[in-house]
Amino acid sequence: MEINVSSEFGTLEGVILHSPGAEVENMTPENAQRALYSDILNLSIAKKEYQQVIGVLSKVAQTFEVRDLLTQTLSTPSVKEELIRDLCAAEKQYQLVDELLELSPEALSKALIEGLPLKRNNLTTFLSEDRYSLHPLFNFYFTRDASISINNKVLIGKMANKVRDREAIIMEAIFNHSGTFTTSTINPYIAQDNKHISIEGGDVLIAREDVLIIGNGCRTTSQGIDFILSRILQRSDKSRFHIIVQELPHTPESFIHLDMVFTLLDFNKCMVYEPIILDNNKYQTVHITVDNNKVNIRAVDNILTALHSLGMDLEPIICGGTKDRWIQEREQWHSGANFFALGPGKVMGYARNVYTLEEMNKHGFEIIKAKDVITNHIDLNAHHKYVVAIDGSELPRGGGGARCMTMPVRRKKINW
Ligand SMILES: NC(=O)NCCC[C@H](N)C(=O)O
Repeated sequence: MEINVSSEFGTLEGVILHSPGAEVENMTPENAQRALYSDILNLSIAKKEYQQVIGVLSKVAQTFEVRDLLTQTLSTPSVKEELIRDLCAAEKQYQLVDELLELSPEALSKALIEGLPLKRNNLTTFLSEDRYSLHPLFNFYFTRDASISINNKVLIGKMANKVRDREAIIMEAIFNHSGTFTTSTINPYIAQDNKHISIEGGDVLIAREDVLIIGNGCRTTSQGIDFILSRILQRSDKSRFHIIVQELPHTPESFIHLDMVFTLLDFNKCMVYEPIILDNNKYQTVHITVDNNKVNIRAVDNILTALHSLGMDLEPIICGGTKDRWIQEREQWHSGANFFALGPGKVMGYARNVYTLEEMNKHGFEIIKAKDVITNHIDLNAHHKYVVAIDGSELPRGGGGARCMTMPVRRKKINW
């Protein structure tokens, strides 16, 4: 499949997913925070809920599972060896190389995702409180963050927390070596001074072929955005390009990424968490224009005014509804603003955020239950503007919603 994502809501053709496995339960209340969770999860419920995501998406697009892609990638011995060496170097676990080399592609893929139990074969490991020499990838079901499709390229995430670094290394290997995708990858590690660079996919929205909207907060640094800017300046094509930057609060953790407070739903509709995106506050919005290799940077009122100046007029739909600030806060906390588009005006989100869904309904979105789609009671092709509502009691405890759990690799081009 040729990678091509030039908007947030062009009709979806391909998407990378990861069904949560044992990794999400391999933590305790004490170390959940280190895993970047605000709570511990129940796997059997999380799995059922995620089945709804897969069930709906596989009706409309080609779905790829990270586990399968990784196993496929590892089936080439030279790639397997290189990946093992890279991962062991990144995690300073050089002593594991031989043990990992002996595993089959399937077993290695499982160990890299679910974790490799620590062998207590010397005093240090015997006394260690850790259970794993390679920790489980607790957050991999948020496939959005570790790699980012931008037009026909894939930008590899540079994760803000070490606990997610392996995800980015795996995704780079998948794009370069699984044989499934045609693309070229860009890894921010190539930047000379990359110490302060971090970029995560939840912060990067592709509004149009020539417009990115990027969150600048605890996961994506200004240096990360400057790296993207430097790459845009290196293009041989000198056409105009825009980056709209939205500063984000660093706490609480529900504001980790831009897609937790702002998502695009349709040509003329977006979902906003009002206090951050529309209200007067200290979080700046900055419009960067690159024109014929010249950079112009200016502060603007908000994302919507910046998009308006580029010919994109968007009506905001308010997360949590317009009436009660507490309800807005509660629904934003549970990823109420985090929608994933299957096509223009066709989105997916959590059923639990009832006030947000009611607000969308007032704006013409039909509310469709994921179960009805999966059991063929509802044919999505017969509907034009809708939210598919998925169950989410466990999944949001990991810290994200439908957009966070999906990594689109191909969407149909929009005729603007
Ligand atoms: N795009 C997103 O907002 N992803 C959610 C990631 C949640 C995960 N627990 C994290 O803290 O990285």
